[in-house]
Amino acid sequence: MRIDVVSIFPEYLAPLDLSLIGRARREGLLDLHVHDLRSWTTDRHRTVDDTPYGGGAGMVMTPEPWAQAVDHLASVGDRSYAGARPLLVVPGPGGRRFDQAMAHELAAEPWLAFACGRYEGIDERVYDYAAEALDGRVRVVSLGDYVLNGGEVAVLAITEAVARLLPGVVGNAASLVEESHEDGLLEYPVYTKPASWRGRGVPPVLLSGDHGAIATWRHRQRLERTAARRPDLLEASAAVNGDDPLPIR
Ligand SMILES: N#Cc1c(-c2ccc3ccn(Cc4ccc(CN5CCCC5)cc4)c3c2)n[nH]c1N
Repeated sequence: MRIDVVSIFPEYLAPLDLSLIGRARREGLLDLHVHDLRSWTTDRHRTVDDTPYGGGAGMVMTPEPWAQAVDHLASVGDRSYAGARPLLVVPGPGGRRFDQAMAHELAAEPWLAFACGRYEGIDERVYDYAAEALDGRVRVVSLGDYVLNGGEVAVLAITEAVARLLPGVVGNAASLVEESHEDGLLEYPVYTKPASWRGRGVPPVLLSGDHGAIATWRHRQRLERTAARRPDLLEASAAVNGDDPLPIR
């Protein structure tokens, strides 16, 4: 997978050099290109914002630098990636909520590009321009119902959630299966050595070596945790599967 990120704070994406994502890049599983939006400015001050039409607080990102960034992405023509044009993902508070299902959708894309807005957002005409330049493949995505100062944090989160789904990035692919949100349930509790720690023990079933009993216990823990912390997930699952939302009465 290729990922391009355009930002006025390219150093914000430095964490993508670390840990699993950094290793995936070094192993050629992920081809990351980070661009400074200001490289597409032409004035002495490398200006990327201006006052909003209609008034209001703050500044809005001007369209021209973004249009030149989109033109670059559309012209790269990296034949290594099917279609040679990316899906453009623009983080924004008004976007479609990012979730594990969308992580899987994005992980199936050969090439993603992220546009990190700042200030009060990007001139709306850029979205239309990008849709024309990229065959309509533009998606506005929100991390959640709270307000950040820009798109970079969202790109870090989305990139991590997507990249870990790529074959070979996470060492043990089996660990991706019983995770929160993969099947509508939260994850089970985990324990490690020592077996007794500051007067606290480990559930005996986990020390029993009875893998069937352990699997049953873990599933029950997932149901109980989901019922306690995220009953909405159980109700949604019941609505889809028609089963009892609380089978652990
Ligand atoms: N993903 C994600 C996000 C973001 C996010 C993502 C990208 C940008 C670029 C700029 N901002 C700041 C901002 C702040 C307020 C507003 C609303 N204003 C009302 C009147 C005119 C705009 C618009 C943007 C961003 C915020 N916030 N929360 C998420 N889950």
